[in-house]
Amino acid sequence: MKSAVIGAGSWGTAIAHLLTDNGARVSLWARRPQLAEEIRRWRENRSYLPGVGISDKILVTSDLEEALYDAEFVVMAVPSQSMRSIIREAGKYIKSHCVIVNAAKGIEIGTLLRMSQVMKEELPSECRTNIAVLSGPSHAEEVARRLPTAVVVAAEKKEVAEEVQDLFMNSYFRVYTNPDIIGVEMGGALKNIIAICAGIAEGLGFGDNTRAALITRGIIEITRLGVKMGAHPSTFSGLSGIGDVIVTCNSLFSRNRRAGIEIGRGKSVGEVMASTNMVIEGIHTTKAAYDLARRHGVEMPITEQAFGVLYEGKNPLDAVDALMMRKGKHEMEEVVEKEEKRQDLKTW
Ligand SMILES: NC(=O)C1=CN([C@@H]2O[C@H](COP(=O)(O)OP(=O)(O)OC[C@H]3O[C@@H](n4cnc5c(N)ncnc54)[C@H](O)[C@@H]3O)[C@@H](O)[C@H]2O)C=CC1
Ligand SMILES: O=C(CO)COP(=O)(O)O
Repeated sequence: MKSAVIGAGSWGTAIAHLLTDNGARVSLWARRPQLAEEIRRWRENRSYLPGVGISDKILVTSDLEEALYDAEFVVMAVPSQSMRSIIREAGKYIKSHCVIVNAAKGIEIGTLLRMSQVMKEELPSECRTNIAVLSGPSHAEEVARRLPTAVVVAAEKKEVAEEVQDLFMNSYFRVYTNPDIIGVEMGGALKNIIAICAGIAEGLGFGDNTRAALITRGIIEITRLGVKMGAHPSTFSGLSGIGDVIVTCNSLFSRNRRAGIEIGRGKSVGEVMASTNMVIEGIHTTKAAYDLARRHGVEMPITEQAFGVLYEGKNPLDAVDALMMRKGKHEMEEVVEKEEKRQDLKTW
């Protein structure tokens, strides 16, 4: 069974490595011929995943048709804002019975669509029910070093989710299934905003209390938007919700957290973006989520302040003040409003 991994950044490379461990025949597509050539020459992706040997069983190519030839599974691991153009092109070579997995974490700016929605729009109609979403706390650098990791896969059809579960599962990569595509995808995308904010807080010299506050209140506003868009609230207590918020706000590998640290220390967003060849998804997602929150009339104070800092030149310290000095609230406001009849929640 052949799997094609589209995108040779850190995540695509780590996934190709994992699937090869699982005995699959794997191809890895890099957009730039020069990157494909470098990986083939060194059997290592020095630009995006240094220090990890790439098996010579993996076909590394910049030719989409060659990468997708004969593939039964296609894994999309490209930056979210490039998803549409790449899946449109890839769709020409994807067979109708193929399972197509989104591994990217973002929301398309402008259309405000989730990645699986973008894929649905661009793929031929016969492929559209075979789309799955893989998400959860999974830094490429750790997966490629075979460190125990747990993630979640969502799909419209249970069989599709289970096929992907079987494809990816092994002794160091545990995969759960979940029917809630919206929740799994929204959790994976929105956590990057909170990670940038946790980084900013760190760059400003704040401590663990601040990070814990951002993680906890962050998951609440993520849940608020996700539920409004049709997600199940419990998904946000899972791997693609709180799990991914925790890892991204704490890990040294997180590009979003690192970008936030630099911004907190005084660098501009432009400087931070120019200083890396890697994608900082949360910067784009902040804009998309800000627009989505306004469209749906959902209160997202952290995202709103992140938007101010990233897009309107707001001083991060003023953003912190704005968050801290909001009117006092009940911690479980929504729950209380929704479940007014439940006496156990109303203690006074
Ligand atoms: N790195 C990680 O640990 C994880 C990443 N992801 C997600 O996977 C997706 C891909 O991220 P990474 O592999 O980390 O990327 P990366 O930051 O390691 O590398 C970026 C990749 O995108 C390519 N690229 C840059 N501009 C492009 C464009 N305009 N069109 C097409 N390709 C372009 C680069 O050549 C490179 O291959 C993102 O949505 C990310 O959030 C998800 C889970 C884990
Ligand atoms: O999604 C990720 C880990 O689960 C990767 O996060 P970063 O893009 O911040 O590195």
